[in-house]
Amino acid sequence: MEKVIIGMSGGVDSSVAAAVLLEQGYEVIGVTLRLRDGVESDVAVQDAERVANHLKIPFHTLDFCKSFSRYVVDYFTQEYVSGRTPNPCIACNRYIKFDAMLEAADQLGADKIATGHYARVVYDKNSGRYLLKRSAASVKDQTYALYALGQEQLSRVLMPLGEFTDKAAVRQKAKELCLPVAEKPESMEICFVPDGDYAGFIEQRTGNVSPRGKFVDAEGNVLGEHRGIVHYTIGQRKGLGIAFGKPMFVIDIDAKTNQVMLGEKGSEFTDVLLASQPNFISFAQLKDAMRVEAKVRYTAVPALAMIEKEGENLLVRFDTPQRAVTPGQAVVFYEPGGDTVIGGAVIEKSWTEKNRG
Ligand SMILES: Nc1ncnc2c1ncn2[C@@H]1O[C@H](COP(=O)(O)OP(=O)(O)OP(=O)(O)O)[C@@H](O)[C@H]1O
Repeated sequence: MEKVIIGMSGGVDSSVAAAVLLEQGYEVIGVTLRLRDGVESDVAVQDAERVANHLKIPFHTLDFCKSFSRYVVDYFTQEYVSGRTPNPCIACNRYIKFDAMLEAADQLGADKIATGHYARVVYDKNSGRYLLKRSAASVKDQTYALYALGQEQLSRVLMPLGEFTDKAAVRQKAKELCLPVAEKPESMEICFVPDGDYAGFIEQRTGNVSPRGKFVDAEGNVLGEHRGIVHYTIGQRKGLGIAFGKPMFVIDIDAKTNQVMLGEKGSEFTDVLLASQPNFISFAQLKDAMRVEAKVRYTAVPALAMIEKEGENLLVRFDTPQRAVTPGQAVVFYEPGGDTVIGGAVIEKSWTEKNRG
């Protein structure tokens, strides 16, 4: 019997994933990574253990608080302080979750690890590569947050929920199996900022209040005073704290000058971006320019674009302008009209290319 370590968060998805693996005949071991101190974390561990007991599988907890604090929470904080908008789930997947789970698998003598992510991993004989594909449940698809995984990680991971066509079916399965977390609500926010108050969290973490500064327009004219750059993100319209008499959007955040640039409707769209730290999944290196569908945020509709190398970085040229392209977020590439993730990178800056046509 093949041994699998399932990462259990105490939520519905990973609990059902564990049950599906048992049904598929695997020997399943539950592992919860303790990522933070505090009551919420304790409850998550307890919930995961209750599910493991219900499924009669062995259960272990591993302490990764230090790594999580350093590679996810510090990164998140530093990015905001630098005027960028980070994606901590991608950092967690890249630096913590999968590597920690693989380490646990090695210690417990298991070949494979599994998660409750909505995505599919498929081995492609022709290319000899492990491909990441969109989940059958398109609204729940989590491939955006998984683009940074490497071949070693993908070769050892199972994602049993990838074939479920919607969340309702997963919940239904949880009820049928009488899983103790079947009615648990979805977790929507970033797990370590439960009330969604990013600015408050960052100020508490750094011990510094983000200093007030100037709202400016593209010409540098002062439009008013902002509350500190950590309160803003690119594309933001609401909560600017000043009435301008017309919709105004955040179009740039400059940590060096402590200025937040605002622009009128339309100026939040750009059509070219530069991205760093590319990771490709369906091939090792990008050689020639390539046609892709690209997503600039988790909830964006994929849009047609060309990608090409620019030194160590990538240039992404969209056919149509994209709203609120945000430094620090990921741009993820998909095969046009298909399900396969080509790869992704971190957005550094974006602009509108003049005279295109
Ligand atoms: N603390 C943890 N320890 C081990 N594995 C985890 C932990 N947190 C998340 N995972 C794994 O990563 C997957 C995706 O995590 P995510 O935070 O997106 O959970 P989710 O979609 O809310 O799923 P769930 O309903 O299982 O909480 C989970 O399904 C689980 O397999």
